[in-house]
Amino acid sequence: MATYNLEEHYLLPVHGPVALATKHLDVFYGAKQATFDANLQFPKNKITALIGASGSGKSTFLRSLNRLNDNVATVQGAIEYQGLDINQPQINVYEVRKNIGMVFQHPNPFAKSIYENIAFALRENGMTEHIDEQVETSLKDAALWDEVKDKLHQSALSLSGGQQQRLCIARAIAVKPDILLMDEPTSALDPISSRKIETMMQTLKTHYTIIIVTHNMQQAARASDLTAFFHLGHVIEFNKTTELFTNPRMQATEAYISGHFG
Ligand SMILES: Nc1ncnc2c1ncn2[C@@H]1O[C@H](COP(=O)(O)OP(=O)(O)OP(=O)(O)O)[C@@H](O)[C@H]1O
Repeated sequence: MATYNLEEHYLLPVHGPVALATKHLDVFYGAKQATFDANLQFPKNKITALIGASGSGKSTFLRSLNRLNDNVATVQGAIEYQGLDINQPQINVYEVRKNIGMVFQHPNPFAKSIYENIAFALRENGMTEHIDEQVETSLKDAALWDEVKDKLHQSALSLSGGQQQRLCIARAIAVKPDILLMDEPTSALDPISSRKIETMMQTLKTHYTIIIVTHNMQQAARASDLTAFFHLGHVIEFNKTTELFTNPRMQATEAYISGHFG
């Protein structure tokens, strides 16, 4: 096992363009610090999994990336996106969230029709034309179209949990973000629905950069290209997923992935 060497562990494990990067990201809830000096780079068109025990700071970190912690926590450090530090106060958070979308743990469709869930998001983002086409494309990209094409005007709440989550993914991608943040998107779903979302993620990554928090080690191993391991608020290991799972460098990573804690 290697010694604790931050520089080594933060090196980007793959070559290629970076979609988003954090520099020295610290997050505090009042006096309590939840994330410490997180330096991560997320390669474009890759899926990066954030893993770690409960309370290790994964969701806190993820939610900071599109400024969802603005009114909840103090976020210090830089979040670099397209040459800007989007953690600066003057940055328009609505623009940030248009480019960096979020899918939550529990599906949260609007109490509107399937069609309107997406059309509403499009109109909110200033789109006025080709709404029907965009609704169809988003539902197809989220692997839901075939199941709902004959009932687009039924309530979204009539869908199963797995379908609702795919609708939320369709809604998030309809506005064509660059980056999709997913906070345990399948933890409330059955295994078949979860696998559908994992399969869909492999298609989505050709257009999007995906960052996913997951407690499911099989899911991280199957679905992600890269994995960052969070431990007590620190990112202590970041590597290609195959490497991290077969040859973890840190004792704590090995203990976690082999089920010894968490
Ligand atoms: N809104 C909040 N107010 C105060 N403390 C919080 C808040 N949200 C999270 N925390 C604390 O911050 C720390 C990190 O929590 P976080 O939810 O980011 O961890 P996590 O790794 O995502 O955990 P889990 O896997 O259980 O979701 C924990 O100690 C948690 O109690």
